[in-house]
Amino acid sequence: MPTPSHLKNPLYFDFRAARRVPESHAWPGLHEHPVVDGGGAPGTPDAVPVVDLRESGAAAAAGVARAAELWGAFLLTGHGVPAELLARVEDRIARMFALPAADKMRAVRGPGDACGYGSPPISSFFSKCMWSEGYTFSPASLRADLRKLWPKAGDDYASFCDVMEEFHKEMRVLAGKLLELFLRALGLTDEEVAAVEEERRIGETMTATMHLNWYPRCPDPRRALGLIAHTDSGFFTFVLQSLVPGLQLFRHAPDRWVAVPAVPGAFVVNVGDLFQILTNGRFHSVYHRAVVNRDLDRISLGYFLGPPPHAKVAPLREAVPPGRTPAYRAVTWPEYMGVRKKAFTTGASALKMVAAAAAESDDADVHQPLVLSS
Ligand SMILES: C=C1C[C@]23C[C@@]1(O)CC[C@H]2[C@@]12CCC[C@@](C)(C(=O)O1)[C@H]2[C@@H]3C(=O)O
Ligand SMILES: O=C(O)CCC(=O)C(=O)O
Ligand SMILES: [Fe+2]
Repeated sequence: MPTPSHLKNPLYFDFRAARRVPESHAWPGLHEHPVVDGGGAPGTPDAVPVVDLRESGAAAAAGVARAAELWGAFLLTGHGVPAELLARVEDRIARMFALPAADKMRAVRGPGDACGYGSPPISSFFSKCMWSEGYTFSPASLRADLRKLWPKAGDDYASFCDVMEEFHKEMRVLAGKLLELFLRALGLTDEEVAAVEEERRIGETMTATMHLNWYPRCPDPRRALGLIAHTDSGFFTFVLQSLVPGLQLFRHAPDRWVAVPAVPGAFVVNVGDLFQILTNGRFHSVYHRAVVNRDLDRISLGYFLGPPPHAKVAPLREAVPPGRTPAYRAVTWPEYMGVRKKAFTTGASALKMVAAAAAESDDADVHQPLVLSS
């Protein structure tokens, strides 16, 4: 019998059939640091901070400031995105990942493509494979992309697109609100927040990318890794994790992984590298990873916000202390990804690579947080 074409694809690995974790998927050094529970009582040292958007603006801004300075992440509750929409989103994602391998392989991300099926871009820097599959798409223009997964369109295609568009509409509004709250958390008044937006149009021009993750249950979860430790590169990310926990945040002194509790209906918000740059290092990006589970599949969704590709991101004038020079030079998102690629191959820190050069950049470049030139 001829081998089905998708089985010849080197990207294809049949997680369901695996009875053990092969060497190709076994990661060394996974247990170098202890894992602690992040679901303790609020205020205890390892409890992941929670920001409730139903709180007063000032209280929420203070919570965001604390969390973004100390953790680079927090759980977001009271955000107003309906729980029933989140349930439909998760249901549609699960159905998508349950498509036959041949269908998923048809939508594989090509080299250099931003969107498509398969391991996320970061996987190309590692020789080991992750215990997951992913799908990346732009929610603002998903219908054409999604035809690769559902060439004949049909009900599942239509429902997936409808639900993701509805979700994107809600999330884009929430992202705008959260950006304002982050700026308030930096100490800007409402008027200053409005003036920054008037001048720089950060909220208006922010773009969204969605990346869906499927972490199949794994016969030997201590040897495998769902998603390699990384920082998100953009401004900030909303992560929706199913009720199966797996996301861990790295914290120093003492070095440890903090397991994020699965709070129904909550998003995890991660600060990304470009937001660390925008806030002149006041808010820092968070190093995080996803682990897998022996008995249960896990699904997560990342809704990534960042600048449009041609916009230069440099520290906000308001975030640089008087008399000091900005800590980072201006970069576009694609330029930063190039720096990060170099950093991965040399073992350096991408943020450090754009930091030291700040003093050498010309002033106009450094002080314009977003220069939109088309
Ligand atoms: C907008 C994006 C952020 C991301 C690269 C991408 O173009 C789409 C996928 C995102 C993701 C998800 C998994 C981890 C990550 C590091 C990766 O390889 O792909 C992030 C990227 C990122 O934040 O840089
Ligand atoms: O699966 C998760 O919880 C984390 C996902 C993530 O970090 C990402 O997609 O960038
Ligand atoms: Fe991430």
